[in-house]
Amino acid sequence: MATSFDLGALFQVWPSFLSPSRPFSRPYLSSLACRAAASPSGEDLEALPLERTVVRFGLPSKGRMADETLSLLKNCQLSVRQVNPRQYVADIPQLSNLEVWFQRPKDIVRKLRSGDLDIGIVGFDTVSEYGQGNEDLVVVHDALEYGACRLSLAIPRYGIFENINSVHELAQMPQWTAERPLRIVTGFSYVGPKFLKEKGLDHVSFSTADGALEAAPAMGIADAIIDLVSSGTTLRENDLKEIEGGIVLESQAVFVASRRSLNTREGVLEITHEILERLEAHLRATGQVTVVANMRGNSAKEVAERILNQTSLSGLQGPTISPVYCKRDGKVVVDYYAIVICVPQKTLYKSVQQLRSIGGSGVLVSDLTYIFEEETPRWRKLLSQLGL
Ligand SMILES: Nc1ncnc2c1ncn2[C@@H]1O[C@H](COP(=O)(O)OP(=O)(O)OP(=O)(O)O)[C@@H](O)[C@H]1O
Ligand SMILES: O=P(O)(O)OC[C@H]1O[C@H](OP(=O)(O)OP(=O)(O)O)[C@H](O)[C@@H]1O
Repeated sequence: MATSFDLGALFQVWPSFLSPSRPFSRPYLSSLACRAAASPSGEDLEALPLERTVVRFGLPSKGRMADETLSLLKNCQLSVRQVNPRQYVADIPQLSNLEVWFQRPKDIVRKLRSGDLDIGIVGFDTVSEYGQGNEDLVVVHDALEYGACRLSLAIPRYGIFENINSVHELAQMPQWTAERPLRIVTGFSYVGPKFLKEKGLDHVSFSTADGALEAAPAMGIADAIIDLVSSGTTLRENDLKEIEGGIVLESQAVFVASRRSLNTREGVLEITHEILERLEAHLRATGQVTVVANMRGNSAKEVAERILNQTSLSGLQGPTISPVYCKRDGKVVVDYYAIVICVPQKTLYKSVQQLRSIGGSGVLVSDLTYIFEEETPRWRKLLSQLGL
């Protein structure tokens, strides 16, 4: 069952015009792509399907990532409108000239590579595995804050592995020879072998399986596994352990794009910018609340000084302070100032206590939807990656 991998030939990405016919008659489908130059491996594609004018966004069709991806977009006011759950094409009314295509995560990466999608959301593990270091894939947002897991090497807790606690110790075991290599089962047949090669393990063989990998050592099929871990429960329940130096990669959901699409397809850069800005603004606002309070004071500056002396009240940049006008004895006077600050939800109560201790009253707290910055560092980075 064990095979050694020919990494380059593991995956084939077929151009769309060779795939079985699709229902192009639907009115919202873009015009049929016409490819100028394509190789079956998808590696040497230089031209994009030129006639397609609509931008295509790939989202996970099912599995762990699907629901959270939709709810993230919804929270960014980019709700996906899908006529029914079995339909694989949808749209986002907020973004014109965009089609959403629901695909399995690995197919999103393959289709970004082949030019059949322009942008997508998947796990970083999937980008690494199916992107295979392809320079056309650009990670636009690397931390969408869900789908967190790590790809790890795990070995049995028992038998010859009982006292093995690091990759270094594993590599030093005399058992592994050319005739009897360390047998690893993994669904990650690109990044898995690459990782162990970089770690200097010589006598290793790999086999693939799609699920329930944790059973393989106990069944005698493999010595170790490379698989995704999040809570660690599945490893523990199957008497396996992670070891020092054995994390292949850390993963979470990412927003990814095709460099060629960004560079050449009209509208992709603009839509990517808008999605990135909304994602960043929403994620920045997550866990922050706005606090509004009134505070007695002689001047805005004096109130500001009182606030800035409190560690939990400094806000994102500093407090916004405005005079509260009222009329006394026929004159307009200012006794109070209204202050507005953003504070982390986690420290909200501490912030409220500090506010009260310096004279704050009538404290109002509300959720934040977005925090937009002047220009996002990720956008600047993307432009520089594209040479723009
Ligand atoms: N504990 C976990 N195990 C597996 N994947 C996880 C875990 N935690 C987060 N993830 C993320 O979810 C993704 C798996 O999603 P999904 O179940 O849709 O994929 P899949 O099983 O690879 O899909 P397919 O059924 O098409 O092979 C992973 O690629 C990873 O990014
Ligand atoms: O660390 P944990 O929280 O226990 O999660 C890890 C498990 O989750 C995934 O399997 P999944 O449930 O997706 O089933 P599969 O193995 O059939 O893909 C992964 O392949 C591990 O088996």
